[in-house]
Amino acid sequence: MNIVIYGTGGVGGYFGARLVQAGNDVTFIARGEHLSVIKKKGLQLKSYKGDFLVYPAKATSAISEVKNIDLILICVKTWQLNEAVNEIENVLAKNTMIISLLNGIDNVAVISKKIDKKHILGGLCKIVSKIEDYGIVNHISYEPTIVFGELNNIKSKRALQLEQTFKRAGITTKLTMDIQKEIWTKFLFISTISAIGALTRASIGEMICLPEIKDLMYKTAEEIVTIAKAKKINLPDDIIKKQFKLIENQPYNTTSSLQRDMMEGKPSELEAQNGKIVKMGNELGISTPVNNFIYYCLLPQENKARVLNKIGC
Ligand SMILES: NC(=O)C1=CN([C@@H]2O[C@H](COP(=O)(O)OP(=O)(O)OC[C@H]3O[C@@H](n4cnc5c(N)ncnc54)[C@H](OP(=O)(O)O)[C@@H]3O)[C@@H](O)[C@H]2O)C=CC1
Ligand SMILES: CC(C)(CO)C(=O)C(=O)O
Repeated sequence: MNIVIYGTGGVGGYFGARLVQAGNDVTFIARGEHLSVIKKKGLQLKSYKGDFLVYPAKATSAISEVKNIDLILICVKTWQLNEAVNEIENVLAKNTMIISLLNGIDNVAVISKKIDKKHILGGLCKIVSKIEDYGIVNHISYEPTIVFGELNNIKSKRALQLEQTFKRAGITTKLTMDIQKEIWTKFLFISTISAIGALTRASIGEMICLPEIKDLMYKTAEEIVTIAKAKKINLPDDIIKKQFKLIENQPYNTTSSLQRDMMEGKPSELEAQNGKIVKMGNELGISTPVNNFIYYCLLPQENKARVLNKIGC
């Protein structure tokens, strides 16, 4: 399969390298020094599931150089999605599929502003990974998983073929018949742990051990579920209980990518996670006091990181 990984970071680097390992023709979109090193020395994947060096790696900053693409996996940060879509819209072949693996609930809407929905499938991923150094991606923990599905929830021929492509690459894969539910479930999980993690500067294990913080996380989750219900998202009644079981089962030192970015003084996805909850609460007239508190406490730090890195929202 001819695959483009748009954004060769923690997520794109991992899944892209595994797809190369399985024999797919993969082009990595990257930039700056990271791209130079990948071109010179290849893309080095470190993982407890087995290291792999993609060498030589097909890598470029210009997706326009790639023709006849079967699949584009978008793996940039939420605030980088618009720019990526502007480039992607010019290279689509008749049957090109696009899947976003980003966290957040708005990604399909952002992509479909520019691109016909027939190209788009919904998606998300689960993994803990990051760029360790230029040209090096480190998968730290979590069983790397891709969840995806057609927007109209049918089991299409192309989705079934894609499921096989991911599985052959050793990627735990779920082809779902309710992608909206899956995206919101991941949103609930990530927004319950990430910004509180950034605020407390503590790992999941440290947070969950403190009843007061666990209670704060619970209230965060309840506010999200209230909003999801108002938006008619089909979440099961015991969703919070299930999510807390998942949170409690994470390795003690687990942190989220948003939290790691904030702790390193980098721009983060605060706006697309707890900021989004606050915004939706305001629009729907639903009070979200815990998410408001967390979001506004972190906003000055987020704004500072964006000014320092010259990045808008
Ligand atoms: N890392 C993780 O453990 C997990 C992350 N996620 C989600 O996945 C998404 C990606 O996260 P992650 O992989 O950590 O992010 P990273 O920042 O590690 O990777 C994104 C990469 O894309 C590059 N990029 C962005 N725009 C462009 C562009 N126009 N051209 C070329 N390169 C570009 C970035 O370069 P530059 O740095 O120069 O901007 C960066 O190298 C996020 O939504 C995140 O929430 C989900 C599950 C787990
Ligand atoms: C919490 C985690 C690691 C789960 O995949 C994640 O989605 C992130 O760090 O952004």
